[in-house]
Amino acid sequence: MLKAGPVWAVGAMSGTSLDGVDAALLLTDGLRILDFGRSDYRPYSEAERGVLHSALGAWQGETAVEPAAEVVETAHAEILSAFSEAEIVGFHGQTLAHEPRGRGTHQAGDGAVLAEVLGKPVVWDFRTADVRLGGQGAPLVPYFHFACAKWAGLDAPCVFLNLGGVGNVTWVDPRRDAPEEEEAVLAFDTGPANAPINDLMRLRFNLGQDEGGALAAQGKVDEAVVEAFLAHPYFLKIPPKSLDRNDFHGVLELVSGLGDADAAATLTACSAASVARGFEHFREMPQHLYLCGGGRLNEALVAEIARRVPCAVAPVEDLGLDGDMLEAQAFAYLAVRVARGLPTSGPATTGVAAQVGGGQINYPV
Ligand SMILES: Nc1ncnc2c1ncn2[C@@H]1O[C@H](COP(=O)(O)OP(=O)(O)OP(=O)(O)O)[C@@H](O)[C@H]1O
Ligand SMILES: CC(=O)N[C@H]1[C@@H]2OC[C@@H](O2)[C@@H](O)[C@@H]1O[C@H](C)C(=O)O
Repeated sequence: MLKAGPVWAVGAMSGTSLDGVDAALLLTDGLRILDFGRSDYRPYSEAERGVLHSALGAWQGETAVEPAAEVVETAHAEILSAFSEAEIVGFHGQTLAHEPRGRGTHQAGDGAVLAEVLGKPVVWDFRTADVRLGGQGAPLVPYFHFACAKWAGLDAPCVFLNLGGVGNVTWVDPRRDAPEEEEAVLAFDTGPANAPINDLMRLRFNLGQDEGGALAAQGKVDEAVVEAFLAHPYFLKIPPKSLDRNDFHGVLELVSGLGDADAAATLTACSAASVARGFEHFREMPQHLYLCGGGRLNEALVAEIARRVPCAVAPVEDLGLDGDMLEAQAFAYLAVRVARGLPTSGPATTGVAAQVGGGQINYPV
C-alpha cells in the first residue's frame, strides 16, 4: 500500500522510435506535480534494437515476442535499479502492436518480473483496460499534460505536442480544476511525426534520423504530395483516434520519385501539415503550441509546424519542462494515479466509455 500524500515515483518509457529507455523521477500525489527529480537514458544496443524491430507487429504468443520482452525487461531492470529513492514504478513497456478496434494493444515487458527484481510496486499494462472498455488505449499522456500546465501556472488554453515516431497532441484548459473534468482536455494522435523521416533516412543513407532537419532544410516541399497525404482517411476521423507506428508506412511511396532533399522536406511538411490539420478539432484556439519529444530538435520540422499552425510555437523548455523526459514523467504520474484509484484516461482522451484507471499493479513477493 502506498503511503498517503506525495511520493517519489519513477516512470519509464520505451518509445516507438526504439532508440532506448527514458526514466525520470517525479514527486506527486497523483493530482499535482510537486517536484521533478533526476532522469536517465539507457540506449538499446544495435543488437537489442534488431530484436525489437523484428518483433514489431507481433502479438502475445508469437515467437518474436519472448526475446523482445527479455530485451525490454533487462534494459528496464538496469536503468530503474539506480532509482532507489522511488517508492513506486510506472513501467510502460515497448509497444509492439496497437489495433484498438481490432486485436487490441500489446506492450512487451512483464511488470511482475520488474517488481521482483526492483523490490518495489510496479504499475504496468496501462493501455489494455482502456481498449477493452472501447477506448483507443492512447494517448495516455494528456492528464499529465494538464498537470504540467497547472504546474507552469498557465491560465489560458494551450496545446502540448509530442513529436515522437507518431505525433500526439493534448489541448488543455488550465482554468479547470482536474484533467478528468469535462472539457479540461482533448487529445489524439495527429499523424506520423518522425517515423517516415527516419524511415527515409534509413532507406536512402542508412542513417537513423535527419539530424537537426539539415537535409529537409535543403529541399523544396512538394505541396501536391502533401495534399495527397492529407487525403488519408485518418484525417477525416473525429477524435479520439490513435495510430500504430507503421499505419502511415505507405507515405514513403509518395516521395519515391523525389530527390533526397526534396523527399525529406516533403515528408517533414507532411508531418507538420497533419499537426495543423488537428487544429480543427480544438474547442478554443490555443495561445501556444508547446513541443516535446525528439522531433522538437528537428529545426525543419519545427519551422514547418510554425508556418502552418495559427498560434505561437515554443519548446516545453520555455515552461521550465524537460521535453525529452515528459513521457517518462507522465508514467510516473499515471502510476501514482493508478495506485490511488484515480482515472488515467477518459472519453475526451481515448474515447473510453467511462473514466478508467488503466494499469495493473504488481508487488514484490
Ligand atoms: N537532433 C535531432 N535532429 C532531428 N531529429 C531528432 C533529433 N533528436 C531526435 N530526433 C527525432 O526524434 C526521434 C526520437 O523521439 P522520441 O524519443 O520523442 O520518440 P519516442 O518516444 O521513441 O516515440 P513516441 O513518442 O512516438 O513513443 C528520433 O527517432 C528522431 O527522429
Ligand atoms: C500505442 C502507443 O504506444 N502509442 C504511443 C505512440 O507514441 C506517441 C503516440 O503513439 C502516443 O499515442 C503513444 O504514446 C504516448 C506516450 C501516450 O500514450 O500518450
